[in-house]
Amino acid sequence: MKIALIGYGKMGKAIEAIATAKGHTVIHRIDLNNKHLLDKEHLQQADVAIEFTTPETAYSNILKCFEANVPVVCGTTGWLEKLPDVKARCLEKHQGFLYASNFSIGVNIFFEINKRLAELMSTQPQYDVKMEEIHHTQKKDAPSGTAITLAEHILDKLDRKAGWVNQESSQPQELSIISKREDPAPGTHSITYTSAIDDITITHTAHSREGFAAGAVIAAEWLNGKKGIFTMKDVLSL
Ligand SMILES: NC(=O)C1=CN([C@@H]2O[C@H](COP(=O)(O)OP(=O)(O)OC[C@H]3O[C@@H](n4cnc5c(N)ncnc54)[C@H](OP(=O)(O)O)[C@@H]3O)[C@@H](O)[C@H]2O)C=CC1
Ligand SMILES: O=C(O)C1=N[C@H](C(=O)O)C[C@H](O)C1
Repeated sequence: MKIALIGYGKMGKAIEAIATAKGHTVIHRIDLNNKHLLDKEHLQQADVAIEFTTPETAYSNILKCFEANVPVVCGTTGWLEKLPDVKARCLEKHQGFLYASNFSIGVNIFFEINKRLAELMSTQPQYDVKMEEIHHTQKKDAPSGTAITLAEHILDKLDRKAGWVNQESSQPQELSIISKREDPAPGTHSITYTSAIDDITITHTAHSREGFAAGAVIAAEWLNGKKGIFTMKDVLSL
């Protein structure tokens, strides 16, 4: 498979190592120094594009892939207000698009555990819930995309929470997400339910970026040749 890497930073490089070891060919490594490669002529040489850049640039990069008729796997976080527009354009232009706030298999299993725990807690109002996420100091967005996904899943199930806030909160209807930035932290997410009697905490800790990168390559292999809008749930049949 011929891959265009849009974003050649920490994730782009981790993805290249795994894709190459699996026998794929990275034909473009695009960063701020060679943005001219984001044109139709160059992008259409790839079977699939993998986009890990910045919250400010992901949207326009994805649209460029649609113009070039190249399916795109996107892992960039912090731009989700534009997701409905991207989905509409994907369908309108009959393109392939796969987004995940987290590509690691472990986190995608953790998503399912979080949903089930929230479902069980929906009938146990004596428990309050809060979330903590810890990432490296270079991370641009807060809360993490993964934390937002986890929060959305909790809000879906727990009527007593009306929305999330990215700070400590004493309002019972607010789901508090605490973001911590310290190095090297590749990504830790914890959800804690607390009652007067006991606590239940579930935690996912990434030991490196390998899981995110390996998942992104699996997603690209799966998306190659497909049209439509997908997530890691489709890839992993969860
Ligand atoms: N979904 C998931 O599983 C994961 C998602 N992420 C997300 O992925 C994103 C990238 O993370 P990470 O690799 O750590 O970040 P880095 O800062 O290490 O890399 C970002 C890269 O994007 C490049 N870039 C910036 N603007 C453009 C542009 N307009 N066109 C092309 N390339 C551009 C930068 O270029 P230059 O070097 O020249 O500045 C750099 O190479 C973040 O949003 C992060 O939250 C991270 C890990 C896992
Ligand atoms: O920026 C990162 O590093 C990460 N970003 C993703 C997120 O925002 O959830 C995924 C992972 O936690 C690492």
